[in-house]
Amino acid sequence: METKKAIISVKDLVKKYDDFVAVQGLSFEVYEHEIFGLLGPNGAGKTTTLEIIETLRAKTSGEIIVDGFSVDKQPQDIKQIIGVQLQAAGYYPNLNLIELIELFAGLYGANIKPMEMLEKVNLQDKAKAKYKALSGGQKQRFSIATTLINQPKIIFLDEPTTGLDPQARRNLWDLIKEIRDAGTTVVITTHYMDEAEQLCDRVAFVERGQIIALDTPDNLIDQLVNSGFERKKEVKKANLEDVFINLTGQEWRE
Ligand SMILES: Nc1ncnc2c1ncn2[C@@H]1O[C@H](COP(=O)(O)OP(=O)(O)OP(=O)(O)O)[C@@H](O)[C@H]1O
Repeated sequence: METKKAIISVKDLVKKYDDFVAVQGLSFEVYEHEIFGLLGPNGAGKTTTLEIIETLRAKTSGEIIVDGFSVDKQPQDIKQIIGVQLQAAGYYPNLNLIELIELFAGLYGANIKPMEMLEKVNLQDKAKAKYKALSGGQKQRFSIATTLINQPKIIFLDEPTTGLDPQARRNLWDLIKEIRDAGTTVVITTHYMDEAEQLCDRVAFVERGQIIALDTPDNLIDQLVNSGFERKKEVKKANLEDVFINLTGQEWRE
């Protein structure tokens, strides 16, 4: 990666829920134009951390700067330059995709062409469909399109490929890489390590509210191998997912 300018800077972030310390002094930076992954077990504090950066949740202490704006002093400025995936429940059931995009654009005061947004995520053929009529992969692509409506500098995706089949996941990886290549910084959480390895430029492992490792996937794997780690079983040249893709093809399905 050539440019290493931090677009998000988190310093000593602490979040307590009553006596329970969910985030225990996290510090990290996200660089401009990278896909940054927050990984870790259930309950590690990933969503809490993301929601504090997104200005949706109050922190207990620490300092967060997003593109030069402070979460304490300039949350409205941060909201203008980020895109956050909404939960499905937020979509009006009787509107079609074009109408939903128009609605969100109106809320943001964004001047965009709805069809162009749908083309970005390969949903132009579904412009007149209702959200509930979409497949799982299409729903995820639509919700990613909604994060792009205000032409944000950073988008946040919380487990975007959970529940998708292998083709739909790979298609979504391509889409997320395209979004990064077009200049948007992407912050993602995932429980799939193959996804993090394929997709993320850098990853941070969070465990009990603390960062226990942060680097490129390649460096983290090399460090483990250099420490003498070896897989117990000899790895085959393909896995069952390769068989799936080989049998069913790579094209868009839904
Ligand atoms: N509103 C809340 N009140 C009390 N405790 C909470 C609240 N929200 C989260 N927690 C607790 O904080 C901890 C971190 O939760 P968080 O959702 O941030 O984890 P996560 O890493 O995103 O997990 P997952 O991978 O399951 O999404 C958990 O122990 C959770 O139970």
